Parts: sequence; C-alpha cells; structure tokens
Amino acid sequence: MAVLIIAGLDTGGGAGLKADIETVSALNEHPLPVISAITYQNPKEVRGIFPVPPEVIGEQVRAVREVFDVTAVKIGLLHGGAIDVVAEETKGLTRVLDPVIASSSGFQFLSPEDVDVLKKKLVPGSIVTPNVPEAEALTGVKISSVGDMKKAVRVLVEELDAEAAVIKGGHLNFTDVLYWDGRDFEFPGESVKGFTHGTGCAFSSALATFIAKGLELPRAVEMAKRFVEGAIMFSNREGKAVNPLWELQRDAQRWKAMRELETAVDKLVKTGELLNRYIAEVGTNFALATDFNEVFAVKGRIVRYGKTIRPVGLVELNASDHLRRALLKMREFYPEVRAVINLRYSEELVERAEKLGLKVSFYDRREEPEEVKRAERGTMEWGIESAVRRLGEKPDVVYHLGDWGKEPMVLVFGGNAEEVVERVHRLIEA
Ligand SMILES: Nc1ncnc2c1ncn2[C@@H]1O[C@H](COP(=O)(O)OP(=O)(O)O)[C@@H](O)[C@H]1O
Ligand SMILES: Cc1ncc(COP(=O)(O)OP(=O)(O)O)c(N)n1
Repeated sequence: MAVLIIAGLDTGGGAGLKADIETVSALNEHPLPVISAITYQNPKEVRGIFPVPPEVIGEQVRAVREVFDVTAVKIGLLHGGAIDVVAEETKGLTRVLDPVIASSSGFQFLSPEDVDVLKKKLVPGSIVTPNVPEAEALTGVKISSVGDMKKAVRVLVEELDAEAAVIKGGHLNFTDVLYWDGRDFEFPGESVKGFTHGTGCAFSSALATFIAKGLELPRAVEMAKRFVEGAIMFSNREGKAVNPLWELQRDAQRWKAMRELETAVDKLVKTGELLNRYIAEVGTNFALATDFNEVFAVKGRIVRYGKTIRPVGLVELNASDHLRRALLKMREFYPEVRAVINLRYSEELVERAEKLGLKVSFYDRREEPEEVKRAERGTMEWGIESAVRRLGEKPDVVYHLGDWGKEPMVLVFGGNAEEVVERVHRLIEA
C-alpha cells in the first residue's frame, strides 16, 4: 500500500521527509515522498527554509496520484504559498495534517497570516495533529491540562471543521487527546528518555500509515503513540533524533547479539577444565550489550560441572541483572565496551592481567557511601564508576575484594564477546 507524504527536508536527518519515509517503510508500506521545502537545519537549530514552488509540489503529487492507489496522505511542513495547492491536490484523500508552525528550537516556519490560511484551507476535513503550542495557536485556547486539551480538540473539530483532532502531549504531560465522532479519547503515556527531535513527524506519518492499513482512528492513534515511544527509547544518537527504524534494528541486533554470545560461550566451555577453578561460587555469567543497551546473558549462569563447566540455560535477554548493570555503567563512560564476564577473584588472576598489559582497576566496598549501601541497587554502578575514576582511563579488568557475605570478583570487559573470550583464555593460559 502506498502512503503519500508531503513534507520538508531536514538536512540534519532527524525530522521531516526522512523521518516520514523511514516511518512508513518501517511499518511495511510504500512511501511516496513529495518535497514541499528544503530546510537548512542541524540538531541544534533551524537556519532557514527554501520553499519549493507551489506548481512543483502540485506536479509531484499528480505524478504519483495518477499511478499509485493512494488513500491517505501525511502533510507536514508547508510554506504560505503551498497551502492552496496542497489543499487542491489532496482532495479525496484521508488527510493527516501535522501543522508544523514552529520548530522546538524556536524557528517560525509559518507566519500568523499563513496559519490563518492553513485554518481556512487545510484544517477543514483533515485529521489534525498539533502539539500543544500549535493547538494554542490554532484555537486560541491556553493549554495546561488534559481538560484544556479536551477543550481545544473540540474547537478544532466543531469550530474549525477538522474531521478529527489529536493534540499531542509531548510538551506537557505525554498524554495525547483525540476528538472524533463526537467524543474524546485519552491516550496516557509516560515520559520516555531519548532524543525527541522528529517525534511529531514520526507520529503523524505512523498515524497516516495505520489509517491506510484500515485501522479505526482511536486504534491508529494508540499504535502511532506506541511506535513513537519506541522511536524515542531507541533513538538515533548520531542524528540526535527519533529512530523510526528502531524495531527492525532492535530485532536485528538482538538476533546478532544472541548468536555472538552463544558462540563465545561455546568457546569458553571448550576450555572448561582450565576455567573450572575460576568459576565464581555464585556462578559465572557472560553478558553482551547491543547498541540499544539491551543486554543478553546466560540464563541460570555458567557453573562448575564435574571437572569442566556448563551453561545452565540458554542465552537470553536480561538474564543477568548484576552484569547488565555493570556493563551499562561502563558503557556510560566507554560506549565501545560491549561485553563482560565475572570470574572468581584470585591474586594470581589479577597479577597475570597486569603482566599481560591489560588495564586493571578495582573498587573497595568499604568505601561505599552509606546512602548507596542503603539503596536497593546502587553498589554495582558505584563500584564501576569508582574503578573507572580511580584508573582515569578505560579499564579492561575490574576487581573487588568482597565484603561481609559478598564474594570477591574479577570482571573482564571487552569490545565484543570474542575479545572477552580471548582475554579470558590469555588469563587462564588456555
Ligand atoms: N519524552 C517523551 N516520552 C514519551 N512520549 C513522548 C515524548 N515526547 C513526545 N512524546 C510523544 O510523541 C508524540 C509527538 O508529540 P510531540 O513531541 O508533542 O509533537 P511535536 O514533535 O510535534 O512537538 C506524542 O505521541 C507524544 O505524546
Ligand atoms: C523539515 C522539518 N519538518 C518538521 C520539523 C518539526 O519536527 P517535529 O517532529 O514536529 O518537531 P521538533 O523536532 O521540532 O520537536 C522540522 N524541524 N523540520
């Protein structure tokens, strides 16, 4: 199925057409990208906009509408001169209109006069998806609560003749409010940590896509909201923006990480007789993180088994809370570190690590501040941070000498699972 997109180009690769194309593609439909404007922007600021002439926008839409069977269109950034043409050329389609009036960084895309034209020519008959400041500009309603959002969605539909309206709560409370078919619907949400540049674009193109797939509007809004939450959670660090490809990339990385860790565990087991005496009393585990900070480990840990060793269960996501926290803390300082194993402490192991030229650091549980000790889960994070700060550079090995009821341990880190295996083999002289 083809979904028409009329939107602007964001040179920073975060919002606009690029986010829309990725969204429609990630949701398994075919995007038809029509460019309305070229913007010069980066993740910090929008520097300017070059409007595509209205007749060129019209030609683009006609070229694809004559060939593709289009039912829904997402309309994003427009400029004053383009509004009439877009209203004319999208007649007969279900229109999702994201009224991009200003960027979050403060650049004014549409003048107050353009906003008036938008209200007269494009809002009527569209499913409008403003954020809170845009809804205020369109309706004149001051919004600081869900109650205000409900007032404003009604104005959009009952006074400005929109087919339906969703006010997005990203700038307020993360609850989105829809008005459709004479009633309102609330879509509560929690704040998700990550980059949010491009959320509005991803939301409106996901909404247009779910509508094109035939979902009823409330369900389509729910699905679009959940899609955007994932796009923030797994956002694009390079582009400092949402990542509409998150689900595909997350699944591909999960698959790769599982295979990588399974292969590495097999290699360790092959040297089980040598490794046996370094297996921790509480069990040894081996953890590997993806770029999205999802951490795989061995369910039930790796244990001694006669003279050798064996993994108790399979490699699974979140199978070791302890190592997951150690690895994620280390990755806050050194994102290139992806794998870690814990071994039973021995002086000989630490000396050998130093001799091999590995960077070794440690933490001393007796130095742990009282408030960290009292907190449910702070020790590991505190320990890794103090080991990193003590060494002043990236440690390959971190050890601690234990405490009352806590077994002393050596953690061997690496850039991937293979590197950890290779380091362990050198340490145990396999
Ligand atoms: N930090 C966040 N955590 C969770 N959801 C968010 C966050 N920021 C925005 N959203 C959601 O993303 C969608 C787009 O909202 P918003 O950011 O308000 O739009 P815009 O990008 O147009 O300003 C909405 O569904 C909103 O609830
Ligand atoms: C070309 C282009 N289109 C739209 C936007 C605005 O993106 P949006 O997701 O609505 O919101 P912010 O990223 O500004 O929060 C844009 N910047 N560029």
